[in-house]
Amino acid sequence: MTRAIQDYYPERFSHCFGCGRNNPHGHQLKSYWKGDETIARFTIAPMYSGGVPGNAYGGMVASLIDCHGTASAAAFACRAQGHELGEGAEPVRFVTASLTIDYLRPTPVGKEVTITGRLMSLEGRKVRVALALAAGGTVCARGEMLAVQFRE
Ligand SMILES: CCCCC/C=C\C/C=C\C/C=C\C/C=C\CCCC(=O)SCCNC(=O)CCNC(=O)[C@H](O)C(C)(C)COP(=O)(O)OP(=O)(O)OC[C@H]1O[C@@H](n2cnc3c(N)ncnc32)[C@H](O)[C@@H]1OP(=O)(O)O
Repeated sequence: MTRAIQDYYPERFSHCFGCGRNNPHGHQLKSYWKGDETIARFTIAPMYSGGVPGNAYGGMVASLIDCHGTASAAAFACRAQGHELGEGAEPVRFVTASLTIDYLRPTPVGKEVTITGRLMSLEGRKVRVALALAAGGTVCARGEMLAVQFRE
């Protein structure tokens, strides 16, 4: 899959600070399928320091996990409905209802990190996603999200 999950969001919902392709001031995170899971890659700029030189601000870590989580929820829900993003109807859209983060190790700035998402459960409008952010093979943070399908 060459198009990112966020590239399927409708124009009017593409201004998210973390992942909106139409927000020139944002991070423009891109998430992709990787088998049954999802993955995003990102390099945190040094300006997002958490105060300790070389380490990222926790809100930045949460922001990446948040956006990757909602994108993953949309992709998991779409596949569960029997089609892929871009096929058929406009993709379902999710917002974060709950997000917990465990900060396990400092997250480096200036070095590529990967964020992965795994489907935990899907029940009606609710999708639970397990998330992990890793640098150089070391998991720095884990997250758990409840994403709820947005009511039109
Ligand atoms: C706030 C949205 C603004 C408009 C956005 C419009 C569209 C957005 C669409 C796409 C977005 C596209 C791109 C953006 C991508 C990524 C963004 C990154 C992620 C974010 O940055 S996103 C912003 C932060 N996010 C919010 O700003 C959410 C504020 N919030 C609400 O808008 C409502 O709260 C909502 C919609 C979540 C639910 O409201 P609702 O009325 O639709 O549904 P309801 O309350 O019935 O909940 C249904 C079932 O979820 C359970 N449930 C709900 N909340 C729970 C919780 N916290 N813990 C445990 N269970 C919970 C209930 O218990 C029930 O469960 P059950 O069905 O089993 O009874």
